[in-house]
Amino acid sequence: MALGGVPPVLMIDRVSKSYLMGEVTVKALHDISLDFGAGQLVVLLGASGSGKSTLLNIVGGLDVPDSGTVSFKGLNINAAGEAGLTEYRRRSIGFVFQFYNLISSLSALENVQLVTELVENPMPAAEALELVGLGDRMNHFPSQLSGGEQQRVAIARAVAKRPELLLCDEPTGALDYSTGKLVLEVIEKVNRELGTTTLVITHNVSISGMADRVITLRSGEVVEDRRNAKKVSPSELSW
Ligand SMILES: Nc1ncnc2c1ncn2[C@@H]1O[C@H](COP(=O)(O)OP(=O)(O)OP(=O)(O)O)[C@@H](O)[C@H]1O
Repeated sequence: MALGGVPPVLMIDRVSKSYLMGEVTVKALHDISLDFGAGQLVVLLGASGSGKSTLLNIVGGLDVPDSGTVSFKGLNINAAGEAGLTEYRRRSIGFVFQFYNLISSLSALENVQLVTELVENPMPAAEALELVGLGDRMNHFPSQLSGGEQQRVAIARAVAKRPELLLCDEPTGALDYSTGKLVLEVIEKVNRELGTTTLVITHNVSISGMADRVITLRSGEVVEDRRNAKKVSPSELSW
């Protein structure tokens, strides 16, 4: 579905997830099945509480489904055990969150190096920072960088591992309009230049214009899954 002839790299098969809140059970995801093609840039849309973060966290191995499976390149990540899951998160996944989670006492370069020390064959930290347009800010500390620049450091940190999947949860949620667009341009560039399969969560419908494919969730279910006939550069998006 909606792969456009690209072989699937990530397969979500009948995934459900509920949370027990006191006596109330909240169904966060209900019977979700989706395949993702290698290199796709996918925007995951939905109102608050529709299940977007739950789905991204399960795909990224931060949470586990109650039922169903997530397979990455043929590996069932839920059957991989704790060590296997850690390895999957470490090697294959780059996360970008709404808040940047940088270490304030380390420079931009050192924040990225922390991660490159954990994996084999990383991209040099300086190269990752060049990629996100921060070649001239490497030695700045987070407090000396704008919100958008800090988010670009977070993206550099995520991509320096050369992850096969880049998972972005509301990456522009804390940023103003023009800074948010700059960050989206960086995400689009990473997808285009490195071919990293990318999932971007947003509740902003306008952002979906930059995607190959747009999936809409409502109350834990997929209500729309469509390909964009024409992708728009983030610089041309407006909201
Ligand atoms: N750890 C948790 N414990 C209890 N309930 C949770 C937990 N995580 C998510 N939920 C509930 O599951 C539902 C889906 O939440 P989720 O965070 O996936 O939605 P979302 O679409 O990402 O929302 P938002 O855009 O506000 O981040 C919500 O009703 C939420 O309250």
